[in-house]
Amino acid sequence: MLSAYTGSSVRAAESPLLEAGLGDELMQRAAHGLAQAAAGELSATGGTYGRSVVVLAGSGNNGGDALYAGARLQQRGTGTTAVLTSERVHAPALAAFCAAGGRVVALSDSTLDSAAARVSAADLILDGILGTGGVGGLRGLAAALIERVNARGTVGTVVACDVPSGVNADTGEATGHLLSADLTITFGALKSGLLIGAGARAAGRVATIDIGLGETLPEPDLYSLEPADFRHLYAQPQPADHKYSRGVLGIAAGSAMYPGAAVLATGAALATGVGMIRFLGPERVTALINTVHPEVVCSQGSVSDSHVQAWLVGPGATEDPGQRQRAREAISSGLPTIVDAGALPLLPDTVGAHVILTPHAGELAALFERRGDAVDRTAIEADPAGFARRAAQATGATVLLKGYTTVVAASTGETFVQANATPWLATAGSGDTLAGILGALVATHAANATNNDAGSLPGVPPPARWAVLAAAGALLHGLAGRRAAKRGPIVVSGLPRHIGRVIHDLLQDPPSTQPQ
Ligand SMILES: NC(=O)C1=CN([C@@H]2O[C@H](COP(=O)(O)OP(=O)(O)OC[C@H]3O[C@@H](n4cnc5c(N)ncnc54)[C@H](OP(=O)(O)O)[C@@H]3O)[C@@H](O)[C@H]2O)[C@H](O)CC1
Ligand SMILES: [K+]
Repeated sequence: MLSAYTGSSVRAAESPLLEAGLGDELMQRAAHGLAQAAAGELSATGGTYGRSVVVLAGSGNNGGDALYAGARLQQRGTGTTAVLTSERVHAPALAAFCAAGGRVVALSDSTLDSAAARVSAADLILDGILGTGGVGGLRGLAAALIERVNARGTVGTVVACDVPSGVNADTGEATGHLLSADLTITFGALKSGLLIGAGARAAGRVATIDIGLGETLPEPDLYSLEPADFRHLYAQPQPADHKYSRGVLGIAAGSAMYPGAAVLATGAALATGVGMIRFLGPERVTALINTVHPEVVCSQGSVSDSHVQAWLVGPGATEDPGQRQRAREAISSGLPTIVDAGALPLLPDTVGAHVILTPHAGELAALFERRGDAVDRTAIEADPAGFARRAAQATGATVLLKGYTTVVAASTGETFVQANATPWLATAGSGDTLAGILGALVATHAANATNNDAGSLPGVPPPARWAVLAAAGALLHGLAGRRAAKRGPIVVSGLPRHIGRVIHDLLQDPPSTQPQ
C-alpha cells in the first residue's frame, strides 16, 4: 500500500530540519536523487555524454533542486542549459550550475521563442519551475513558455522535479498550461496531488526519493492499494466452505427499461466469486437473468424475505417502483449495501459506513444538491478527494467516487485513490460491473469477517474497512479493464472473463498482474 502526503504536510515535516540548518543537506539529497533518475533516463536512450539537457528553473527551492541536479548532469558530460523563468533564482544553486559549465538563458519576451525551441528539441527536460510552494497554475513568462513548448511538442524525456509545475501538490488540481512529465521524482514522501485527477495524469511514472524526513512525517493524507495488497483483502474459499458460508449477495437491479445493467452487474459479481446470488426484480428482468446466468436464484420477492449477507441496489433501476422499494429496504437493512445509480437519490439523511455509495461526479453533484449544498460538477472533478470526503462526512456512508482516478473516502476520513483503470473503461455498463465486483467483495467479506481478517490492512484503522474493500474493488475493476483493453476497445459484457483471470493473477505470490 502506498501512503501519500499533502505538500503542506511535507513542508511542515521539513521545517524542524530546516530550522536545524539542514536545508542545504536536504536539497543536495533531492538533487542527487533527481540527477540519478535523469541519468538513468538518458542511459536508457543512448547514454549521458553529449546529450542536451534543459533545466527549467523557477524562483524557489524547486528551481534550486533542478539547478543542482543540472550541475551534476553537466559534470557527467551532458550539454546543459538552464532557462530561468523568474528574475529571482536560488543563488547558490545557480552558482554551482555555472561552475559546472552549464549555460544560462534568462527568460524574457525576446528569448521566449528560442527558449521554447531549445526545450522542445532537448533530449531531457528537468521541470523545476514550481514545487510545493506553487500557488495556482503557472503564470507570466513561465506559462507563456510552456504554452509554446506544448504547441511545438517535445522530443526528449520530461522529468518533473517534485511535482509537474503548476500541479497543486495537495489536491492534484491544475489550471492553465502544464508540461506533462514522463517521470516525476518527488522528495521526502509521495505527494497526494500526484495520485489524483489532473496531477496523476501529468505526473507520468512516479518515484519517491528519501531525503530523511522519516519520523517527522504525520499520518498519511491518502492511501493507494497496490496489486500485492489484494490477496490480503480477498476472502479466499476454504475447504470447509459451502455456498452460504462463502457469502450470499442480494441484487436488486435492472428494470423493464434497463434490463442489461442487471445482467452486467450480476455477471461481474459472479466472476468476482461469491457463494450465491439472490436476484430480485420484475419478471422480464428475472427471466433474462435466469437465461444468461442460470446459477443465480431469481425471484420477484422482497428484501425482508431474502436471506443474504450484503445487498447491491440501483444499477438500471431508475424508474421501477418495485426496485426503488427494494433499494430503500436494503439501505435500511443494516447489512452492507452497495448503493449505485438509480438508488442514490433514495439515500436517507444519514447511514452507516457499511453503506457504500458509488456516484460519478454528476451523481455526486446531484446528491449534494438534494441536501441543499449546491456544488458544481467541475469543482468535484477538480478536487475529487476533497468532495468524496465531504460526501462521506455528510452522509456517514463510505463514498466511492468514480472517475479517471477512483477515490474512496471513509466517513472517518481515511481516503484511498486508485489509478488502475484505463480510459477504455469509460463506456456504458462499466459502472454496473464495478458495482457487481463491490457487491461480491462485500458479501464474501461479511460472511468471512468472523473467521479471517479479510478487509483489514496493517496501518489502516478498522472503521475504514469498507473503504479498503471498495478500493480493492476499484483496483480489480481497473486491472480487469486494462487486461481487456489489450485487445482493443472494451466490450463490457466480456469483462467478467478478465475479472476472473486478474483475480487468479493477483492471488499468486508475488502477484503476476502489475500496474501498467
Ligand atoms: N525546503 C527545503 O529545504 C527543501 C525543498 N525542496 C524543494 O523545494 C520545493 C519547495 O520550494 P519553495 O521555495 O517553497 O517553493 P517553489 O520552489 O515551489 O516556488 C515557490 C515560488 O514560486 C513563485 N510562484 C508561486 N506560484 C507561482 C505560479 N503560479 N507561477 C509562477 N511562479 C509562482 C513564488 O515566487 P514569486 O517570487 O513569484 O512570488 C514562490 O515563492 C519543493 O517542491 C522541493 O522541490 C526539496 O525537497 C529539498 C528540501
Ligand atoms: K516542478
